[in-house]
Amino acid sequence: MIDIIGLSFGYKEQMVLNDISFEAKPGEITAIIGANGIGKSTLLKNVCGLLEGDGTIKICGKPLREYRPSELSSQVSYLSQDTVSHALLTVFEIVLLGRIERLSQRISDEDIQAVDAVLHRLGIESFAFRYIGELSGGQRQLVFIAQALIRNPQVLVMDEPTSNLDLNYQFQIMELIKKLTVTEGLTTLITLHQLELAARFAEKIIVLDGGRVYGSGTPSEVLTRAMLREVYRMDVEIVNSAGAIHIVPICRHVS
Ligand SMILES: Nc1ncnc2c1ncn2[C@@H]1O[C@H](COP(=O)(O)OP(=O)(O)OP(=O)(O)O)[C@@H](O)[C@H]1O
Repeated sequence: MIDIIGLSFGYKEQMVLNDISFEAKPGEITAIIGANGIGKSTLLKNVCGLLEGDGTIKICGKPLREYRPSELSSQVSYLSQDTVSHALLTVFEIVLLGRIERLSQRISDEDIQAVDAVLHRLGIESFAFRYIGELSGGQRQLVFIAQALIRNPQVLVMDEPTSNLDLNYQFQIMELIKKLTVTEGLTTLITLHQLELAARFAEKIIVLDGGRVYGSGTPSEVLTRAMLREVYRMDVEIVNSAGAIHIVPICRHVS
């Protein structure tokens, strides 16, 4: 469970988040959407304790400020938007790092089996001994998703997990995140630019605009023509077909 109560945050003089409140529940995907530069990543970084604003954030009922760093990192897995890495490490080593809390920790057979299992689950076992810097952007993204999943966290925080992936992998990864969220009761908070993916996979969508929560609710409550017009400056048709929401752009809304 994540509770955000009256969170405000700014970088130097630029205020980015202003009195944000919402909750994300276990067993559900909560998606944060909004225009570029509106503060989605900043919000996630506050939830993971990488940035600290005013207000209160509770993870599993306990205020973030009361967590020790090691305790927080075992509860919360964070996939950053920036997965560029030129480290001279193999895919296997990068994923293994997700399991290791201290560099001096001994690597057990169980750690090695866990890496094998997660690489297999994501269908990237053939990359295991390639250097991370030799992979494409999408392949690297899958490796960092594997690193986030291997920790068995209570809370999964992912910044645009599907941004570099092809259509098939977008669905495969979202289906996997959904399955883990439901079967393991994870509280999953993700940012997404693909609104149709948010509609299909998230139980709840939070729309950020102007530093505030513009709206929140189920996909059909939130993804409206009025919201798309005000927040994204787009005129669209919303089509419900075979249980899925489709957003058909008509034109840019200029005013
Ligand atoms: N380290 C930083 N220092 C100063 N300003 C920053 C920093 N990081 C982000 N910003 C600014 O804060 C605002 C919000 O950025 P953020 O990355 O949270 O937006 P976002 O909604 O995640 O954007 P996108 O959808 O493009 O990824 C932007 O105006 C950005 O320029």
